[in-house]
Amino acid sequence: TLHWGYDEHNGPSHWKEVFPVANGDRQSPIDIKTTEAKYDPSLRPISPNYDPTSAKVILNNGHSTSVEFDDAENKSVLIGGPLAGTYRLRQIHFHWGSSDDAGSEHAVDGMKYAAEEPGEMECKELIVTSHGETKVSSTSCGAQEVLHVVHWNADRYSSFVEAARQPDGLAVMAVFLKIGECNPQLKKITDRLDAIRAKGKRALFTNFDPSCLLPRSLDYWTYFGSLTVPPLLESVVWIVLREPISVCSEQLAKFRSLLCTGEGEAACYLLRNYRPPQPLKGREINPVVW
Ligand SMILES: CC[C@H](CNC(=O)c1ccc(S(N)(=O)=O)cc1)c1ccc2[nH]ccc2c1
Ligand SMILES: [Zn+2]
Repeated sequence: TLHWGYDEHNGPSHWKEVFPVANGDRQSPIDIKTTEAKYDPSLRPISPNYDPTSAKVILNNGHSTSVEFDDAENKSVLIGGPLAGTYRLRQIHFHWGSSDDAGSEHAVDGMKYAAEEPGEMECKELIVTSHGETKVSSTSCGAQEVLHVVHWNADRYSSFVEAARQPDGLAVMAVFLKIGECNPQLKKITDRLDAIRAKGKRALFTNFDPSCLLPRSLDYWTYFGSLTVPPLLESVVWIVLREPISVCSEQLAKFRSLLCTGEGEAACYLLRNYRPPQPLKGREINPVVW
């Protein structure tokens, strides 16, 4: 049977052969067309509240690297925004592309990339704030990578795997990473990758608060979608932050040095692990700006 991955023979275009929901009505990621997003005054700020002692381990699962958190109680949670209730932090992970100019999963207005050199992009936009003023702000166009912060609805369900099967079970916050200055907070993660190069490897990773990877502004777009990797379950409330954080080329290169094969197997590098944007199928996207 197909073991899914990101190569020509087992990549995103093949996933529907094993996971028919790949052609479902609320698949992710999507291309966020900012002019079509509909402002919803009932949406509030999101409020991440993480305890650094929840961090447990960093691992390479063969299709990404993730930091796993202790989700046995409400120690690190996300509330507010579009969420009804308390969503518990489960893990964070990354997606990247094989070159510096591709790799983010969600796109914003087609995310026109720079030419080869992802230099400074003119990515300014006029936004109308909730109190009616207009201001210029930098956007995430030209993002090359993304961080996903994964939470599950602990008010209504008793485990992550159960929540992952429910339409309001998961909440994932997406943060764009844009090529620029090296990111000292991200260094804590990229410096550990050489200890988990092979698939299946894991290493202790404690005393880490993922808020240190969030941008200054928590302005976001939100919509109903799915996991972006198999089993592609349609159980995610997506919260896509507008402001990117920075990552430098050398840090991005460390992600690409991870292996999608286990120790002792012929090495294959995890050069890319992003799914392209999927059809919106009539879904509404709500921007939330302060
Ligand atoms: C239910 C699926 C889950 C494995 N997958 C994930 O946790 C996951 C989480 C977030 C995203 S993304 N890119 O959309 O943010 C993609 C996948 C999963 C699957 C089977 C399992 N058996 C025991 C635990 C367990 C967990
Ligand atoms: Zn992801």
